[in-house]
Parts: sequence; structure tokens; C-alpha cells
Amino acid sequence: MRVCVVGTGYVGLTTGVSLAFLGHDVTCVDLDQAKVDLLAGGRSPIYEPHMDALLADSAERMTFTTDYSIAVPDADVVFIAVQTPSLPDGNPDLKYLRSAAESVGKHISGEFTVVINKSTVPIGSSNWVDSILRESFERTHERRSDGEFSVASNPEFLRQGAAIQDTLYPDRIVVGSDNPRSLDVLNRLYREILNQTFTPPTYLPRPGELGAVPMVSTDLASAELIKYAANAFLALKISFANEIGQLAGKVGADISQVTRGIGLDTRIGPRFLQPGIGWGGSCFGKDTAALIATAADYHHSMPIVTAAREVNQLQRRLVVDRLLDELRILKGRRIGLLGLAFKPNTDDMRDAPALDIARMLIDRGARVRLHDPVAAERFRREQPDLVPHLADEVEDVFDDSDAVVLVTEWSQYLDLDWAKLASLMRTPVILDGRHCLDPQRLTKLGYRYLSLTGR
Ligand SMILES: NC(=O)C1=CN([C@@H]2O[C@H](COP(=O)(O)OP(=O)(O)OC[C@H]3O[C@@H](n4cnc5c(N)ncnc54)[C@H](O)[C@@H]3O)[C@@H](O)[C@H]2O)C=CC1
Ligand SMILES: O=C(O)[C@H]1O[C@H](OP(=O)(O)OP(=O)(O)OC[C@H]2O[C@@H](n3ccc(=O)[nH]c3=O)[C@H](O)[C@@H]2O)[C@H](O)[C@@H](O)[C@@H]1O
Repeated sequence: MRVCVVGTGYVGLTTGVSLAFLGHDVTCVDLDQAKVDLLAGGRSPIYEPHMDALLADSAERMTFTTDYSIAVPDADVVFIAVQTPSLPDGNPDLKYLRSAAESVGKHISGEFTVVINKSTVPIGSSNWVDSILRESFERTHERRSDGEFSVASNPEFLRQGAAIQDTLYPDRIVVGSDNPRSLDVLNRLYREILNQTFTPPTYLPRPGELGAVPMVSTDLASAELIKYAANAFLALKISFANEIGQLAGKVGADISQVTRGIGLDTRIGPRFLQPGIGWGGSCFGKDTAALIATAADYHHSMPIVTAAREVNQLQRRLVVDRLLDELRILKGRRIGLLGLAFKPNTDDMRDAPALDIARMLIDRGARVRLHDPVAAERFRREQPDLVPHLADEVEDVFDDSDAVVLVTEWSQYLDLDWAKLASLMRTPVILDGRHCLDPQRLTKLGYRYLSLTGR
């Protein structure tokens, strides 16, 4: 099929390159000329495992452009995957979506195009997109649209750092549509994924025995709410683990044993119970805020989601409190942070806990050293005020420091020569913000091991 993808960020690029890998002809359109130039040269503007390899494998079926008139007119399917960042009141800013929908509407000219919204948007937005497309189409063509397009919602559930894996091997595909023709197009578009009939890339084999992938077909509003409800549930699952973690610390229980013990109950499940500094990234914060804002429009409150957000903020402050308890004073203390990205395997620092924690420590007079094995280059561009604190080598974070905090559990950090690094520190204090280091081993190496749950 001929596919157009609007927006070449984490979602758009991953969708485009995966569909091209499966044999579709894909044109990606983005307003950012620099991104388009990089992609046209075969290079990914984002750090995402296997992206470069998949881009190379799919190159002959992919085109990158800033020009909608190349991308839209011949497409059977147009995905919109532009950013929807938070406004100060918690609602998402839909200006990028509006502009993308206007441009698509202007250039639609085929017999039937399914316009699929993949951006995370408030309930009702797909109808709003439909009206923008319609107005734009009618202005340009000077006639009413007559079934040339239909809007569907196809929310995205990929995780950064595992984006391609989650796209090729999803748990489910959700499609919201009230048009049987659109559903048929989407079924055909995703057939290889739904039936898992494609030959997997050698570098990304199918995980275990994955059977057919369920397609959840809903009305538009339900598809939109599924996306918010899924993110809110995952966010509150993590916050729940962190809240129990706090209690575990006080009563002398081990939170890792507790989460294992509850996670083996298949009704609960083991994933997203990893305690620690909590969630960051571009979506959990934004989407929980949007859900609460949407509910408020209907005079409805969301106390559970609100509490999940509060617990998450508390975890970041706890890092500072824990260091203060240990070091008694932060002014003049040299503190290293390992990891800047909001999670491993990405260079994304949107709402990254490390940035908040670094600023809180600097505000209290600490001398902070920061390190990330992958995100440092992007950090220099995006956080100029913090650049003087950036360490080139991981040893610089430990050198003469009073404490080091593990903020992002990059595998590179787990494999460090911890014995040698202890000898560089003024006082070998390690705060394991992700519960991923071995307390016994580090204690034997001379560290004072701290976690956010007091063990
Ligand atoms: N990042 C993630 O892991 C996930 C994101 N989402 C949702 O998907 C949407 C996109 O997120 P990301 O891919 O992270 O965003 P992003 O910020 O990485 O990428 C958005 C891209 O759209 C381009 N763009 C903006 N306006 C445009 C226009 N009018 N025409 C053409 N291109 C335009 C931007 O230049 C940018 O390259 C958001 O609504 C987000 O909430 C959903 C699931 C996962
Ligand atoms: O809508 C989105 O953007 C996406 O948001 C999350 O994906 P992502 O933010 O990329 O990454 P996650 O793996 O969910 O991690 C989010 C944050 O939670 C933290 N986390 C995760 C799991 C856990 O057990 N504990 C925990 O603290 C991570 O460190 C990270 O900061 C969801 O997992 C995706 O399904 C969704 O599509």
C-alpha cells in the first residue's frame, strides 16, 4: 500500500520504517528540513536501537520530504504522528495536529484515503481532525468532500528504547473507526503484523512464540480513551510500587522481594513494578495531566491518577532528602549523577528525573557532575545552562565525590569497575535510584549502599 506518515519523530519514524520493512511504499513528511536531510542520507535523527539497520533495510521503499504535495495525493493511508505537548493547564497543545490536518486536507486528492491519527489526543479530537480536514479540503478544492477520506484513530503503545520491537511485535493494535472501509484498509495494512507472517529482521528476532496479534476495533472515543487509560495505568502501577517501597523501607521489608511476590500473581503481573526514582519521559506526565484536564471538563475528578503524579514527584525529592540525611549538608558537596536520559536505550531527556534532581541539588549548593553514555551530545544542545556540570568520562563523576546517584540504569553502568571507582571517591556513598545494583557486592567493595526505600 502507499503510506504517508506526517511527523518523523519517535512514533512517525518508527511507524514509517516498520511499514516499509513489511513491503509498503512509505513517504515521510516533516517540516524540519534538518531531520528530512538526515533521513534522506540514511541516518536517524533519534537514538533508537536497530533504527539505523531497519532504515537501511527499508531504504528502497522510503522517501523523506518536507513537501506535502509529494507525500499525500497518492497515499492510501496517511498517518499523523506529530507532537502534542502539554499546555500549562494540562491540556495538550493541538496546534501541530491542527496544522498537519490542514496540510493533509489541502493535498488529499485520491479516490479514498484513510487519515489515521496516531498522536495522543484528548477524547473527541479525531472528530475535530475530521472537521479540519473537511474545511481544508473544501477551501482548496472549492467543493464539498464526497467520501474521499475517513478519519480513524490508531493509538500508539510503543516504548522508546524498544520502539521497533513494540511495533513489529505489539501486544495489540487498537483501531477506532466508524467506517467499515477504513477498517478493511487497516486490516490489510497491518496484516503481516497481525498474523506475524513476515520474516523478522535477523537483529530483532520474534520474542518467543508470539501468536496472532489481536486487533481491537472500537469507536473513535474509546480508542482515544484506551490510550490515556493505558498510560495512566502503567504510571500508577509504578507509583504504587514506589508507595509500597516507602512503607517497605520503614517496616524493614525488601521492596524487590515484595514486588516479585505480588508480580507473580498473574492478575497483577511483574512488569512496571520496578521501584525507584519513578517515571519520566514525554508521555506519562503529559498524558496523566491531559486525562485529569479532560475529566475536569466533565466536572469529574481522577483522584487515583492525581495521586500517582504526586507520588512520582515525591520520588525525585526523596533523592535529595536521602542525600541530605546521609551527608547532613549539601552545600559544597560533590555529587555525581549517572544517567541523564529518562530511561536507558534512548537519548530523550523530556521530563527526565536527572534534570530535576540536578537542579534541586545545584539550588542547594552542591557541586554536581553529570554523565550519560548516549545522551550527552543532545544534552549539550538542549540544556545549555547545565553543560558546565557535564563530565566527559564516567570516572569524573566518581572522582573526589561525596556521593554518586544512579539515575538511569544503563547497562554500561551495571558493568562498571565499581571497586576501582570506590577508590576515587572522597566517601564511597552510592544511592541506587533504580534498585538495579547488588547491595551486598557493593557493601563488600566498601560502598555505603543507599536506596530510596531505605535498604
Ligand atoms: N514518544 C513516544 O514514545 C510515544 C509518543 N506517542 C504520541 O505520539 C505523538 C508524537 O510523539 P513523538 O513521536 O514522541 O513526537 P516527536 O516530537 O518526536 O516528533 C514529532 C515530529 O512531528 C513533526 N511535525 C510537527 N508538526 C508538523 C507538521 N505540521 N507537519 C509535519 N511534521 C510536523 C516535528 O518536526 C517532529 O519531527 C505524541 O502525541 C505522543 O504523545 C505515543 C506513543 C509513544
Ligand atoms: O505514550 C507513550 O509515549 C509511551 O509511554 C510509555 O513508554 P516510554 O515512556 O517510552 O517508556 P517506559 O518504558 O514506559 O518508561 C517510562 C518511565 O517509567 C520508568 N519506569 C518504568 C517501568 C518501571 O517498572 N519503573 C519505572 O520507574 C522508566 O524509568 C521511565 O522513566 C509506555 O510504556 C508506552 O506504552 C507508551 O506508548
